[in-house]
Formats: sequence, C-alpha cells, structure tokens
Amino acid sequence: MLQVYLVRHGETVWNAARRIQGQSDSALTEKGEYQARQVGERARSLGITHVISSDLGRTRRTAEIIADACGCGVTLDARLRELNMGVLEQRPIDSLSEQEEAWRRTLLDGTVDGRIPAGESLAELAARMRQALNACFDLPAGSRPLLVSHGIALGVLIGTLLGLPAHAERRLRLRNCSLSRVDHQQSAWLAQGWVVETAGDVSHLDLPALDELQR
Ligand SMILES: O=C(O)[C@H](O)COP(=O)(O)O
Repeated sequence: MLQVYLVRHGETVWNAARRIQGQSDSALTEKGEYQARQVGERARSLGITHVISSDLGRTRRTAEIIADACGCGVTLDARLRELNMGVLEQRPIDSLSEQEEAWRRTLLDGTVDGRIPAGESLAELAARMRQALNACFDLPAGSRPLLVSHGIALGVLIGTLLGLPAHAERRLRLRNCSLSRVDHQQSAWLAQGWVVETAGDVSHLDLPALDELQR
C-alpha cells in the first residue's frame, strides 16, 4: 500500500505578518526553520525515501531541511504550488476592500469557477494537486514519499480526497510544518483508492504553530 506524507512548509515572514502569499514568496522565519528541523526528524523516523516539493522558496527551504534529515534529495514539482491568488498577493489579510473581499469569498462559498482576478480557481488547484499526488505511483515499489506544499493546496487535496467540495478546505486547519498522511488501498471493505490516515498532526512540534488565521 502506497503511503504518502504531506507537510505544509515552515512559518514564513508573511505568515507571521498576516500577508497573503499565494505564489509570491517570503523567507522562513527562525521559528519556521526550527519547525522544519523538527518535522525533518519525524520524517527520518518514518523512513521517508523521497522528498518532492513545490518550487516556491518557502517550500524548497523546508524540503531541503527535511531531505537532509532523511538522507535523500529534493525533487521539485510546480503542481504543488499554493493557489495563485492573483491581484491580492502580497496584500495584508486585513487590508482588503469590500470588493476585494467579495472576490476572495467566491473561493470560500463554492461559486463555480470562483477566483480572484488574475488568480486560479479551487477546481484548477484540486486537479493539479491530484496529478502531483498520483505521480507518486511512478516511484519505485516500496517508496515512502513526502510532499511539501501549502495550506490551501493541501487543504483542497485532502478535502477532495474525502469527497468534499474544494472550498471545504477552509474547515481544515493545516498549521505550519503539520504532517498529514494519505494511503492508496485496495480494500474491498473501505473506500477503494486514496484514504486519509492523518490530517494536520503537529505532535512533533514543541512550539505553537500558526494556522491560516495566524493563531
Ligand atoms: O497566504 C496564502 O497564500 C495562504 O493563505 C497560505 O499559504 P502558505 O501555506 O503558502 O503559507
């Protein structure tokens, strides 16, 4: 049975400052680097064989730290990037106008093809994240991969694997350097295909980790 681990990157400067990142980027904070080392130790104990990461800076840095702990390299996959949040990227979360907030709400309320201008829809995000997950089938038999990605991207992936609409991702708290696991199984009794074993585990972190509300 293929088990795939999913990690959200460590805390960044803009996470802490409550600024929208999307496919823009900011560096890991000192705490984010520390979180990455902690999840790296957890990954080493799990016998991770492959680390595959979004090509944005914050995920690449997190992946490098994890891969060092596991004694493997890092493979980049742009399909694991965060949702493209268009014209609102780099903006403080609390600075949005009523119109801008209305754009963002179309991502949260299930509006068909809802998106921020110049951004990506959750359906488009879900499709590419599933492609990146299914690419793990091409790894050698017995591999134990770990994917490094982002809050909305991983929330959409996990939610849609559960059969929920993509916008349910707002109800899943995936904190910085949280660990999730999905398994692909052939059990006739449970659901065929991908099942969610763990979502948002932070038991390996000894300091509180930020979520989307920076709590
Ligand atoms: O700021 C964003 O784009 C998202 O809310 C969180 O993105 P991240 O998981 O890449 O920090």
